Amino acid sequence: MASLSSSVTSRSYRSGYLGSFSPLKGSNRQRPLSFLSASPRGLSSHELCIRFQRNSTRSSVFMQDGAIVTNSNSTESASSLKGLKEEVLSVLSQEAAKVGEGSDGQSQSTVSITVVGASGDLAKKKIFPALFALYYEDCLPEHFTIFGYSRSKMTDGELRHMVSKTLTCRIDKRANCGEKMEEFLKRCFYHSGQYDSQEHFTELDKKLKEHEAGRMSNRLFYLSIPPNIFVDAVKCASSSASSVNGWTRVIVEKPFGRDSETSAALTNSLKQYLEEDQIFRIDHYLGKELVENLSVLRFSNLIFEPLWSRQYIRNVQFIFSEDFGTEGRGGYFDHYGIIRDIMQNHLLQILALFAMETPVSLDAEDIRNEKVKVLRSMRPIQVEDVVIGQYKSHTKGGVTYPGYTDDKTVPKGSLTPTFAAAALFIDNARWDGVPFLMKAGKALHTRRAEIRVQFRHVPGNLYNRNNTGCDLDKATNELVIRVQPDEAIYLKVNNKVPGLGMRLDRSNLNLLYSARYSKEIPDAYERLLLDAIEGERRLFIRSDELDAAWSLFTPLLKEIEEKKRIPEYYPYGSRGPVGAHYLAAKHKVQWGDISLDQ
Ligand SMILES: NC(=O)C1=CN([C@@H]2O[C@H](COP(=O)(O)OP(=O)(O)OC[C@H]3O[C@@H](n4cnc5c(N)ncnc54)[C@H](OP(=O)(O)O)[C@@H]3O)[C@@H](O)[C@H]2O)C=CC1
Ligand SMILES: O=C1O[C@H](COP(=O)(O)O)[C@@H](O)[C@H](O)[C@H]1O
Repeated sequence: MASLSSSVTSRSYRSGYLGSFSPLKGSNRQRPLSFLSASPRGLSSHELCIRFQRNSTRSSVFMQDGAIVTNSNSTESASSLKGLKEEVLSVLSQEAAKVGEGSDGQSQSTVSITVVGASGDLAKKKIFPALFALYYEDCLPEHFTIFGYSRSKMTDGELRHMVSKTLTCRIDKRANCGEKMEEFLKRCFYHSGQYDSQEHFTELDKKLKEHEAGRMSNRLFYLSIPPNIFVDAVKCASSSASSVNGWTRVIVEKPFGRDSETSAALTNSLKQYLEEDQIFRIDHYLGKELVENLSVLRFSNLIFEPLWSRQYIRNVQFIFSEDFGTEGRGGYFDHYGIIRDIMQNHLLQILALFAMETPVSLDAEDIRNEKVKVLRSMRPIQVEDVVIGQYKSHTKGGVTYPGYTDDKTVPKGSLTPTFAAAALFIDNARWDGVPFLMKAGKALHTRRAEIRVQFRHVPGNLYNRNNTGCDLDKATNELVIRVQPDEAIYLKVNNKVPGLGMRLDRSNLNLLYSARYSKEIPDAYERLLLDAIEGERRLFIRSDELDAAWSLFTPLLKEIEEKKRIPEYYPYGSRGPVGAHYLAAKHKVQWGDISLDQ
């Protein structure tokens, strides 16, 4: 086995050792393995970690002296492991033949990542730091180059300086951080150009080719620019700077239009230059760790899936709140409002994942098919089932916080909602009659994103008949998936207070991530960038999902905007408009985030 290990080492499949070990499950056996990466990094020379994918499940195996080592709770039988080993070896040798090897023993493919709009807020705040984190974790391919592209005039050195200010290292691996940053920054370059200039993209292409040095080139363009220039940039990138011998992919940031019509127009324009499978529409909430965990929780625990229906679930709540306003982004925000900014994408995507039927497999298309079915089964949203609000100035502790329209970039008298609450329904057999409540707001009292599942009360509950200190019709079980901050999954249960008497209490069975795992949780952008590089589409939005999402919200938005509905004003830093409580009460629901034992 030493020979296999060293031959793979010499091919420098350096990326991809994520340290995870998840043995293949028998149910996934029907489709062939596809190779992702292999790495001896951090392991001794007779050990190797290989990442691969079957359907859309990515797994890793450790091979030690030629044998596959599984963890203690593996369900793989000895004979299936032997089959797996043969399959892994065969995939590795095919991969080696495909990639080829230069005379210097280096692999022949390269990935060039161009951040279009590199001078902007998102690029600085999220994209470059995420790329560095991937580099730091050895997840980027051996040959990669990063280019910043925007109109601002900058030298490579100035871009590196700008990027360096936002880079941080993972808490658990600060050791060689400075060195890694230096190495990373050396791989970053800049090209200044207009977004609609074929000539400037041709210049970029020339520079990319110099860096690619004749290797097979794969190119990823991240459009971190305002939406009105998406199409110009895609047109120029695809006609003047796409790869001639590898893949070309484009990550598109939201907003994907303002309504059904503009979204369809954007999709049609993009498809003049790109195939659907080249377009990666990002919704960064799908890359959040706890959103990823939603399906794992449901489909890998027997105790949840049987309860996941109208029979046991009373209501589901999707709550997003931020404790700051739109300061600095007022110009963008006023054109969209909270319903388009958060509900139509982030919260609706989570809802679709939550409510979908069991997909045939973890394959991207199987999952996205199920999500689309949920979206298409949704009842049109009634305007009476929606509350909108806007924050106003508020003074607290001697500090005055500005109202939404105090921002100079917001038109005076704007009616754009900065808060919305809505009751939605899925008209299918599983969810008939179950209210799915959404609430999203800016400038509220806290920053939080969570999913709350409130279960029905226990029929004929014995403990209701006695004076046990608890109203068990109210104290029902609740499952909370706290997406951020302080990621956690907890289940509220009723239990007996210890002692000789019989009093009941509510407690949390709590999986608090920071207590359970010492490893820092990766940022959503890291996962999504890595997926785009690896061609994994599961966490990106397909065009029919987007159409279905807009079909749901467009009539509502038109009605609110055409009728110039006045938002309910709420003080900066408060819990939002009281109307949200009436809306919940109308559907016999109490928001979980306002109860005393949250
Ligand atoms: N910032 C965030 O937190 C989030 C942003 N997004 C989306 O990501 C994308 C990028 O966001 P963000 O970085 O905040 O955007 P910015 O407004 O910072 O714009 C990015 C860059 O685009 C160029 N640019 C800005 N306005 C124009 C214009 N009118 N015409 C031509 N070029 C322009 C500027 O570069 P230069 O002048 O150098 O060319 C700017 O640095 C947007 O689509 C946004 O909606 C999505 C989620 C969150
Ligand atoms: O897409 C957006 O998301 C951010 C919130 O993202 P988070 O990861 O920090 O929770 C929001 O502030 C912004 O308005 C919106 O466009």
